Amino acid sequence: MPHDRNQRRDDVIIDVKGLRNSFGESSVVHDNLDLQVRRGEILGVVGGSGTGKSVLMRSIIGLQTPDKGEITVFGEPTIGRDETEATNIRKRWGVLFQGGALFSTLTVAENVQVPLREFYGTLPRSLLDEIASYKVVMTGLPADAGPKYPAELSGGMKKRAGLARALALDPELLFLDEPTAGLDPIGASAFDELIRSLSRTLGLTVFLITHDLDTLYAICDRVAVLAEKRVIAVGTIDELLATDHPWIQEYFKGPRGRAAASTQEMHGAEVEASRHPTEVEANRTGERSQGGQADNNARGATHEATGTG
Ligand SMILES: Nc1ncnc2c1ncn2[C@@H]1O[C@H](COP(=O)(O)OP(=O)(O)OP(=O)(O)O)[C@@H](O)[C@H]1O
Repeated sequence: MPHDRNQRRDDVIIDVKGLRNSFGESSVVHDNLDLQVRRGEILGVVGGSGTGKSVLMRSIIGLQTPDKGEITVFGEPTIGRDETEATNIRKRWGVLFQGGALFSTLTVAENVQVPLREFYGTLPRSLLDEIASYKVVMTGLPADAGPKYPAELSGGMKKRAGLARALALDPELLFLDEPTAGLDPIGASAFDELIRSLSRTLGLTVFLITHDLDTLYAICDRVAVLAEKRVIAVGTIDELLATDHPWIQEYFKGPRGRAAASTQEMHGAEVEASRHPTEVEANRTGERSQGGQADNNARGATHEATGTG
């Protein structure tokens, strides 16, 4: 069921204050890290390899106990809660881990049913099957994907199956760790669109870790940048570009960043043109189909350059 879209968009859904995480004395990953995620936004989280994006996500969802700091989700503290309280909070979010993390011995439908069984115990078989079928179709998988095993699916289908499982409990909040890694450019674009459309229709808040600049440009409302053990900046891409931090400048203004920006510009022009059909008719000279090709090429170039697939 869609969540209440009338609630204030500036409500803070995730609030991280003064977070410190370390693995041994010499390996401090986060120090005094602050971050707020607002209701209904898609927040992209970027940073160099090893800057602690996944550890941050694990801290928020309670899989990593920080040395210091406070984390609240939906206004509830998540650290140090008893099992029942923690479970009640966990029910309200879904997680797509890096690589999908499907159980290889379970079918897609059974994978989707895992959180339902975990959080609601025994449910009638017919209800479990009905919910699984609904989630499978919702994520754009063919209806006959339910009885298939992960090994029988393409990379893109595995991601969708992982997303179907993350959506099993009708979450308000979705955590996605590098969802487009390993997908070809067209598959990655389609997955971006799926996330955006689910987020809009279901009123989801999305915490999205990515190395994919196209994803940032295409679907993120704001982007948080991890560096120097903390979030050094958070804002729209334009706001980030206005900062003078060297890593941010290099990231967004380097060749990959420029390719992603021009892809997005092309998309913007196409969307604009589609709003003015008469002009489109007048200009129908094949430019758009060339634009579409360039679009895919840009994403391909970006992926090639980043090595993120
Ligand atoms: N369980 C662990 N034990 C020891 N060190 C860990 C553990 N988990 C993470 N680390 C270390 O914490 C640092 C941050 O890891 P993390 O996976 O969060 O980085 P990341 O920003 O997500 O990187 P990438 O973009 O490469 O996925 C790394 O140096 C990693 O080796």
